[in-house]
Amino acid sequence: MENYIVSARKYRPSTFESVVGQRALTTTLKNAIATHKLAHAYLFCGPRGVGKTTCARIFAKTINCLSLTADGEACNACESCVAFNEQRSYNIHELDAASNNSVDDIRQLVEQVRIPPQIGKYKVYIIDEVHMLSASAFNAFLKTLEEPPRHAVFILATTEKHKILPTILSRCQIYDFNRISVEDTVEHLMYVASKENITAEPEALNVIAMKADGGMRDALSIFDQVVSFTGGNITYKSVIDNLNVLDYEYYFRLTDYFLENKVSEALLLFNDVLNKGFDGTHFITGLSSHFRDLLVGKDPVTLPLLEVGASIRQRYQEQAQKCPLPFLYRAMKLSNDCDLSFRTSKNKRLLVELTLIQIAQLTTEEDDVSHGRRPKQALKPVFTQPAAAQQTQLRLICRNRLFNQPLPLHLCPSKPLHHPTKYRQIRLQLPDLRLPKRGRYRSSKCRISEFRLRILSERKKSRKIRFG
Ligand SMILES: Nc1ncnc2c1ncn2[C@@H]1O[C@H](COP(=O)(O)OP(=O)(O)OP(=O)(O)O)[C@@H](O)[C@H]1O
Ligand SMILES: [Zn+2]
Repeated sequence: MENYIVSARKYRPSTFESVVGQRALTTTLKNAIATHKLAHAYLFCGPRGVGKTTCARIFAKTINCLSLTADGEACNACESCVAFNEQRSYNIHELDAASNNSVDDIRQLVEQVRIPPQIGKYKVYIIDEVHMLSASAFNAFLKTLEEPPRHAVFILATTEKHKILPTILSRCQIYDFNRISVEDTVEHLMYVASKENITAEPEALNVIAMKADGGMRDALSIFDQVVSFTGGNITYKSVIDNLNVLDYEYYFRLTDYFLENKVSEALLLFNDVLNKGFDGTHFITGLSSHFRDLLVGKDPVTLPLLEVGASIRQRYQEQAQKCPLPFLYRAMKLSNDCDLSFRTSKNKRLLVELTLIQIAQLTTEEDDVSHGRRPKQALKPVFTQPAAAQQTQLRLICRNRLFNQPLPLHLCPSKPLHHPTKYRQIRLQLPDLRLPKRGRYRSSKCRISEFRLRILSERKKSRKIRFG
């Protein structure tokens, strides 16, 4: 049987040209080689799996190539290039600093550095994860880094630039590698798929690219995983199932519910998501991103920030047209707040449900705001459900006060509470909530904010709650 090689290794780029998404950087490196302006030390920084080691290897090969091509690439045909490609060149040394981080390891390397190459011009030392070197190893290395022999080039690579000592930084030319965009990743996956005779829906590759979050190695590993799951035909559905990703469809539907003020449907949808085995934080993080994507999809200027495939982009644009801007801002804020307080919340499900209720109510508030009025008759319930459901919701909201969430706008009138009708309304809607006597408020002209200070916990009736 033919040996199986993972795609990340099989499709490692072998020329600067074929490196995806790092064009500015590879051009600079190529120019430096063509004009013979080589530095002694380079620092490649950036996220995992975006091509640092790959570029270091291409660089090593190119500076040793015996006949560069017209556009400054290694020829991949000369003796030196072939040796590199077959991984038997003596001019490249890779040290993984994560596992060889002692002074002795570095001393060994420093010893080696003095010996000139037997064939070719340069010896290249690639030190991966250089931030893992111990402090004494760093010091042992410093002298060599400052005045290396003419034939030596160091390429240090790291994912954590901030951990590199300033003394090292100042001796290196620094190259910052980008996360690779979803679009570029999808294109590369397309290329790999076509080479492997695999058919793949663009939307499916899009989900893989999003999941990889800018790392090409991750994207290729996920791709391999999906291929072994599906055989040779990658569909959107199969990727969603295999990667346990929440379908976009949920968020589009949910947003439609919000726009139509359908609270119950939104809560049922959330229940459905939980039943499918997704957790609340997953769901709410996705919801914040959905609102963010709607926001950037609304304006042609920000549209390039929407990293999705063409058909889903179209759906974002359509839905964005239906969403008023203030709604999107506030929905983003509410869902993000929920995301932030999720970890510490005692009742996570309730927290998400409340957020959904609040977002669904935003559209009604928007109507008031858009008419340039402050929400009038703020205590008038905005719910469209029967009375019992309204009460439960109001109670949910008041209970939420215990977790320091702001009351929704329609429950915070700016008029004094002594207004008899409003007082009666609160009484009616929340009969078992302990309210202060009305008279006291009438005389002191107490405002609703003071009243809120006195809402008592339903469970611990004697405990006073303080807000802000
Ligand atoms: N820019 C890219 N273009 C094409 N393929 C890439 C790119 N970046 C990474 N890859 C793929 O991912 C694999 C790993 O990349 P590489 O080892 O260069 O990443 P790295 O940035 O050095 O990551 P790490 O910091 O984890 O060592 C490569 O073999 C290649 O298949
Ligand atoms: Zn060559």
